[in-house]
Amino acid sequence: MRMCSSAGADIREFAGPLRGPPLVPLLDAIEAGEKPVVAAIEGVALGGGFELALVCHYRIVHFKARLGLPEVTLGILPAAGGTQRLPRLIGIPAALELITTGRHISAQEALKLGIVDQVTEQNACELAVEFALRAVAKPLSSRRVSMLTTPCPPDLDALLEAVTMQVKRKARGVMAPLACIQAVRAAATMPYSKGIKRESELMATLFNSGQARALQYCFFAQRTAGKWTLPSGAQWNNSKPREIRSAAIIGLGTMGRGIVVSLARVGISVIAVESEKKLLETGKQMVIGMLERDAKRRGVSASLNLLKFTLSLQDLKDVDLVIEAVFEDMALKKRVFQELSKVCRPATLLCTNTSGLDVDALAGVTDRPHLVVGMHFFSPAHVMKLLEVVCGPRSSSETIATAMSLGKRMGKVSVAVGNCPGFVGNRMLKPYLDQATFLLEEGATPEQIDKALEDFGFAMGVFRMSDLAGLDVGWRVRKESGLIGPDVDPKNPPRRRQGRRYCPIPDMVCEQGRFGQKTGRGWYMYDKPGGTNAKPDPLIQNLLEMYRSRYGIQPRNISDQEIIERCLFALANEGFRILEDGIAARPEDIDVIYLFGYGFPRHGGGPMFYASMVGLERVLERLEHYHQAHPDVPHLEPSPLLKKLVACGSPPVQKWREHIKTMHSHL
Ligand SMILES: CC/C=C\CC(=O)SCCNC(=O)CCNC(=O)[C@H](O)C(C)(C)COP(=O)(O)OP(=O)(O)OC[C@H]1O[C@@H](n2cnc3c(N)ncnc32)[C@H](O)[C@@H]1OP(=O)(O)O
Repeated sequence: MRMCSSAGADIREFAGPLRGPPLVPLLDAIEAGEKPVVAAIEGVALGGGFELALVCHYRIVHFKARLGLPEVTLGILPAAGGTQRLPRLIGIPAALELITTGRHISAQEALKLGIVDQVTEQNACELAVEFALRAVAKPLSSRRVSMLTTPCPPDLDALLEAVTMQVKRKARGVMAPLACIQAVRAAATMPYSKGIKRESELMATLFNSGQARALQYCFFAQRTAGKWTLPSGAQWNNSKPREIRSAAIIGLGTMGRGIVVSLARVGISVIAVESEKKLLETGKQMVIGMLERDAKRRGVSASLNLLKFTLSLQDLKDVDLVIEAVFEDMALKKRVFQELSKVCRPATLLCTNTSGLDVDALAGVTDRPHLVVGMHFFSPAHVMKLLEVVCGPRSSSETIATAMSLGKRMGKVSVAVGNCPGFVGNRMLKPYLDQATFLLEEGATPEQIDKALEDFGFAMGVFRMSDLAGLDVGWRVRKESGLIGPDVDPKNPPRRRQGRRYCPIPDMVCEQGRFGQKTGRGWYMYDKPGGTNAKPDPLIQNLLEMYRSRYGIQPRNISDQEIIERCLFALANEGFRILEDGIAARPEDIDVIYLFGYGFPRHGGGPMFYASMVGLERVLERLEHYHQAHPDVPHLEPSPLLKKLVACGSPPVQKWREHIKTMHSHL
């Protein structure tokens, strides 16, 4: 049997009833046949493709092939016998690991695990034919995997319990890995005929679940995000990116260091610039350490020869692209861009890593506004997968194509977004953070809010995330935007700014020098500065009590449901406004940003998909309810697009674009 490449079932078909003959009897019949069947695998054998290979009597694999059972990542399980045959072939621990993670493995690893019989650098099909001819005379009974006894460790229950705990810790609230464990248990404790029935029952609990819908949506959303398009007609498949061989990074703070590592490890020469000798030396040592650790982990040699460190911008005159990663200060950034205009050759692309400042204002101080684009990395930049590519009104299609393609080369999930304060991710964060602090005023605690969000599936609750990111950054932004400090009108009521509700608690926390993990104190307390073990702090509890009594606020019991609704519906509501404003082209782009940059749980699909799953009508009704209760919070006022979609019968996410297309695009 020649399997050039099989990515398994067509995932799009899972949205409707499955068609075609049932797979399991077909696969059982192949395995039971009297003629030897040899699978020749090239490319990939994933999901159903791998399950087909497992019923063959022998498996020959090209050395570049990859195999795996990724169903769990789609919210389902391998239900064509995969959970019953793989444990029989390679034992419970290895099968559990592969099935519960959905990890793809190389041909070499498959050989080591005993999944395949031979790995070849030649034509796998020709070798398989030779193999079949030699196998004709041999008995097949030991080659029928479903007939094998599952090699079972003596402490099976303890092992399954440990894996269950691990899965629950890693993927809180996710159903599919737990169902996979139960199916593998059946392979260990039941004959194949019963195990396959158990596999099918477990699949039935997952197949139509909201989690499966969300995870399958994420698979396609991630691929859709790369397909950017501009109102001019320029798009991902008709705009040629430039080849980038050399780059420069300005600023060796946390972001700059991560960007240097991301570039060097994909073979791009990097010149790193700092303004002072001491900062340069510290940055250099840290980058070298990060690259060496990264290379060790990947089993390759560190590409230190690609690096150059300098104090002089003059050294950048020949690079293909520059990424500025200096302090988040517009005046400073403008000076850097003016200087770059002078020293870099006219064709050099100038990028900024700003997390929310006006990219077009920076373009305006250069001699080449069409070659300026935002490349907003997320911290730590060598780890986080998200890259927002911020298209200014004057960025050329070639510039955007180059930034998107460079992101892909660095292994990032790149999303093209328009230029507005905070772009997509940080603009949406504001109403989300605001709701969390308003809930504090009204009676909740940081740990209660975080627990509700973490139970929902967020990697980290909003307060733990803020402590990790550093509270001083937002404090500085609030000072600069006149929300605190001498510019505030003294006639302003204390909990109002710029005509709307304002919560000063985050400022009070910062005034105490509590900047989060780095200072050992923030919304939580930590063992030491830089510690990561967050513990509730009675001082924060006192601060909240004093604050409420000062302003005469009677604390009330706040339910987890209210926390989730107010935080997440406010988040999605801003997403609708971003779509109206043409800052993101599609809801999928927003969801991908939240999945890869902000720890939104994949099994929730992202804020926009989640809103559609809850039901747009319900989201609208809850936002109206909360806005009525808090009329001084404009973010809770339902957006016109949300209302329009509800009026149109709440179409699925994939169809929202049809209702936005007449609106103006900033991409
Ligand atoms: C009874 C049920 C029986 C079996 C269950 C299953 O088999 S479930 C399916 C299990 N298979 C997978 O999860 C594989 C998913 N695909 C991948 O991991 C990657 O696409 C792959 C195959 C490794 C290739 O990666 P590459 O980076 O080369 O390409 P890309 O991901 O961009 O994909 C190219 C286009 O193909 C579409 N696609 C890939 N796999 C599937 C699939 N199984 N079903 C439907 N579509 C698939 C992908 O969306 C891309 O399409 P595009 O229109 O270009 O966006």
